Amino acid sequence: MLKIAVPNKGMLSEPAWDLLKEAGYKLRSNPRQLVVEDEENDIQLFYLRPLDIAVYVGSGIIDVGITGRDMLLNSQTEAIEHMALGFGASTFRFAAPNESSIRTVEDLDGKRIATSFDKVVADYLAGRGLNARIVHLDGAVESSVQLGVADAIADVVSTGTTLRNAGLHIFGDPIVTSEAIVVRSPRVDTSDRDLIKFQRRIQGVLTAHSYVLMDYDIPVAKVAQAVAITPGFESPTVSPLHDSQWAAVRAMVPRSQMNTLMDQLYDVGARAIIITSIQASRM
Ligand SMILES: Nc1ncnc2c1ncn2[C@@H]1O[C@H](COP(=O)(O)OP(=O)(O)OP(=O)(O)O)[C@@H](O)[C@H]1O
Ligand SMILES: O=P(O)(O)OC[C@H]1O[C@H](OP(=O)(O)OP(=O)(O)O)[C@H](O)[C@@H]1O
Ligand SMILES: [Mg+2]
Repeated sequence: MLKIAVPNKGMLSEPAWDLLKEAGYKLRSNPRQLVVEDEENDIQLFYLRPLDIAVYVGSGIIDVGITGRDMLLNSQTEAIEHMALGFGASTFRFAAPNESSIRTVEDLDGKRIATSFDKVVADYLAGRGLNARIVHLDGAVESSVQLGVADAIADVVSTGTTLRNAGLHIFGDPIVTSEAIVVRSPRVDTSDRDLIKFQRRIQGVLTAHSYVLMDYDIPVAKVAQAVAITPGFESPTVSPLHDSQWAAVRAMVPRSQMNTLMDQLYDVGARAIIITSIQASRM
């Protein structure tokens, strides 16, 4: 039975729940439930604090979990990044007040930096031979400079709205480029059957979201040209039509490219080009 940890709150929680639901797993029925026994799918689902997930997975108590890459890096645990999930994108960055003299990472030497991710910041500064005092805060880090406990911050940035509202500007390169990831315990081998089954289900959902099914009719003489535009996963389906001069083609294409591909196919001579969303997939 695979033990899976999922965030019980925070920015990653709802997309993570949706992902597991789409993958066919049973979710909790009330917000006070901490564990779900899903016998049909042979898993146990543990609802845990986002920051704690890497701790449980790293110690081998729980097999896999959904967390953020930044949280994994900060955790100082042995949990291993297993697969990226493509949501919860953020960067972890330094910022200082717009009027501050701190404009570069080097300017942080001897200063106070407020953050929730102490380890990530300490490693980054140590790597550059800089000395700064890290002030640990659990959240709302953007308020710390105005309130006087720090000179600069290191925090998660998504749209940048929170920083702007706090009168802070970003400086330096991103410390971490993060997104939601699946972490795996060091005790679970990549060949573990339960892990592979879980991974295939999750990958199936991600593929269903990022690909669409494209159907079109094309003159037989142009099939090779069209198929080169939509090569599909293995190979596209080409079926004969009642009019022997024409064929029908069906292929999976990346959702992000579908409009460009339709333009290209139309130019080659394809007609009746139709896009259908994929409900579920197992690749
Ligand atoms: N605005 C955001 N947009 C996208 N991802 C975000 C955003 N804020 C945080 N994250 C990501 O979500 C993950 C969890 O952070 P979040 O702030 O939601 O947890 P939290 O509720 O503060 O955790 P805890 O209560 O355990 O401290 C992190 O990996 C972070 O990078
Ligand atoms: O760039 P933005 O789109 O404005 O998002 C970034 C903000 O979102 C997160 O805060 P969260 O809501 O998790 O609160 P927290 O500070 O208590 O963690 C993060 O810590 C930033 O404060
Ligand atoms: Mg937060």
